[in-house]
Amino acid sequence: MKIKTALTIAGSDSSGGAGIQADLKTFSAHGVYGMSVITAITAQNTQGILGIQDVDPDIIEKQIKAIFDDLPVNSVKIGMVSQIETIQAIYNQLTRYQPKFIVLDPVMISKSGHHLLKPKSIQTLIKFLLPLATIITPNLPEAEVITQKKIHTYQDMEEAANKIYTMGAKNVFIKGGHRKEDATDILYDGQKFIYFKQQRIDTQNTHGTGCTLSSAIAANLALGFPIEKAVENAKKYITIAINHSLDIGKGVGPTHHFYELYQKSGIIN
Ligand SMILES: Nc1ncnc2c1ncn2[C@@H]1O[C@H](COP(=O)(O)OP(=O)(O)O)[C@@H](O)[C@H]1O
Ligand SMILES: Cc1ncc(COP(=O)(O)O)c(N)n1
Repeated sequence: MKIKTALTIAGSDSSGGAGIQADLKTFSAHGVYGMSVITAITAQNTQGILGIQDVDPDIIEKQIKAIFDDLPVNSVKIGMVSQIETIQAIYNQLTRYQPKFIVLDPVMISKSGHHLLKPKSIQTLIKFLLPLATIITPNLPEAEVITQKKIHTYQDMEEAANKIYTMGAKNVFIKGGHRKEDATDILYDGQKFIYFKQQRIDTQNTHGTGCTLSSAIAANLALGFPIEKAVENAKKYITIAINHSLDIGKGVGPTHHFYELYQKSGIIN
């Protein structure tokens, strides 16, 4: 069988729980060959972020060019994009190479409360990257920022999904990880709302869950699954990863990417 490939365009998390590191672990667990474009380097651990160094936009463009000019790219995932110039660099190159699938995780604020997207960059992300997305995966606070409306109920989640769809994303997946009642997510494809029901798992170790989920969707799209099935598989993957999350570090620990777990679960062959 021919190897499938996926590219993550995201920030580096030195503690390995989120960002580029989580994405590459997720791709590997799916048997997908992973590649990366680093947008920013964070000095980060399970307790918080000590500092952020943005990568020069010119080298961001060159990383994308280096990959697309040489290697096949079956899907792209975009995570932390930090600043306006970074977004423009990504937009310039992705509109040039036009990958088939783009999963956009509109990362804004880390679980530890730090801005990973400068507030003044939000409108640029909405204007340039959102319309390129095959699927966008906001959590509840991100969906509230994008729609400028508070979200409490499933009905609110559906309305937010509908509004973000009209802004240009082809599919919208509103994540319910920040709900108190459950961890149910909703997918909207422009026609129907599909609920991915899930009880909350009682753990504080959810560092990088959004990164892992979006890269699992990208891996499944690269493997050839249609969008609904790709999301269903990814939701199963993140639920297992949280169920086996790791109690390491002094703060919010990371999830676990253990190939054999997913093989046993039947999500991955
Ligand atoms: N405690 C939990 N139990 C079960 N699933 C969870 C839990 N926390 C998050 N999830 C799931 O993890 C995925 C990532 O969601 P979320 O944590 O909202 O993203 P983000 O990391 O972007 O804030 C979603 O599918 C969400 O439902
Ligand atoms: C480099 C990077 N990218 C994304 C996240 C978001 O992950 P989380 O919301 O789980 O903190 C992060 N903490 N660091």
